[in-house]
Amino acid sequence: MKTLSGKDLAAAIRTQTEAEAAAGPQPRLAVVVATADEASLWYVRSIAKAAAGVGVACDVVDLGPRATAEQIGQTLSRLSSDSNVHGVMLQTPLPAGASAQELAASIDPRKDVDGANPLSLGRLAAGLPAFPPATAAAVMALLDHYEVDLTGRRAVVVGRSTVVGKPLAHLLLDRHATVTVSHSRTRDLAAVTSTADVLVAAAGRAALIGAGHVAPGAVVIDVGTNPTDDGGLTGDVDSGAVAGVAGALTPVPGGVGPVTTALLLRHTARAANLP
Ligand SMILES: NC(=O)C1=CN([C@@H]2O[C@H](COP(=O)(O)OP(=O)(O)OC[C@H]3O[C@@H](n4cnc5c(N)ncnc54)[C@H](OP(=O)(O)O)[C@@H]3O)[C@@H](O)[C@H]2O)C=CC1
Ligand SMILES: Nc1nc(=O)c2c([nH]1)NC[C@@H]1CN(c3ccc(C(=O)N[C@@H](CCC(=O)O)C(=O)O)cc3)C=[N+]21
Repeated sequence: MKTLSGKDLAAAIRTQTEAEAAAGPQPRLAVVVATADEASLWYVRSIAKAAAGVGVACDVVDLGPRATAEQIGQTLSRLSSDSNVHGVMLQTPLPAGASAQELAASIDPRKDVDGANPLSLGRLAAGLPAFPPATAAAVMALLDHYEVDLTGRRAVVVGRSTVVGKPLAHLLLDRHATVTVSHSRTRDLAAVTSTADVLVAAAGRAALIGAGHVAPGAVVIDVGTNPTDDGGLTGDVDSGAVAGVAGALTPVPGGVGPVTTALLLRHTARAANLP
């Protein structure tokens, strides 16, 4: 089985982004945070660090876990009308009572570098230019980097969230895959996932995908990032079991994650260079 690392691809994207960022006014990304969730805060720190490395300015606007939907909405509107800010991202999870879907409508679509505004998802579905969520874009970038053929192939996505499953289904359809989206109510998940030439696991459940879920030779992309008891990170795929069946698998860590962060910054540099 081939291991599809995302590290070299992420480094190549960062190098390109550094050049794009240097070509015009310095791109500036604002990340709005209203959570105490450790995994989420880790991601924010890694964005800030990667941004510094490629010449993208990054402002973390931390409203704290007690922020109200109104405060978050006002912050997103203010950043959207600030001409010094080119990219705006709202980190999830959010405090109870605040809906990421509703609040993201306050992000200017031209600055919506994590494809969260419903308009961005709609444009993506309609085949119009828009920033896809960085994670969905990272899955496609990995498939392209490793020259995985999609035309006419069966792709199965496990998970239907707005951040991963739904936008990814559209991106795969655009590339002429035959796409099935499965979720927690899917009956006999293993029977569905076993039809996949390309299987994408984005459920957020450790070891959900075992050997019985994978067709021999399938390409498996593991989006899951589940914290382990020892402070590490594990995917949605039981990699030990699947290694004997799959043709290729992305590791966690070191797979989709680093590419996601790199693409978020690329989107920011492109947003800064929009006419
Ligand atoms: N590496 C990266 O860059 C990123 C990683 N992630 C990770 O990806 C995972 C998914 O994230 P996200 O989409 O935001 O999560 P959500 O919790 O929003 O969505 C999870 C989806 O998986 C489905 N699901 C849950 N349990 C099962 C099951 N037992 N069988 C089949 N489907 C199931 C849910 O179904 P239903 O709709 O029926 O509830 C839902 O559609 C998480 O581990 C997250 O941390 C997320 C973003 C970026
Ligand atoms: N609006 C929104 N968009 C997101 O994309 C989003 C979000 N909210 N909330 C939280 C999740 C989580 N997420 C990760 C991204 C990269 C890594 C990553 O790079 N992880 C490293 C390893 C980290 C380690 O070892 O601890 C890796 O996979 O190699 C992890 C997790 C994005 N998310």
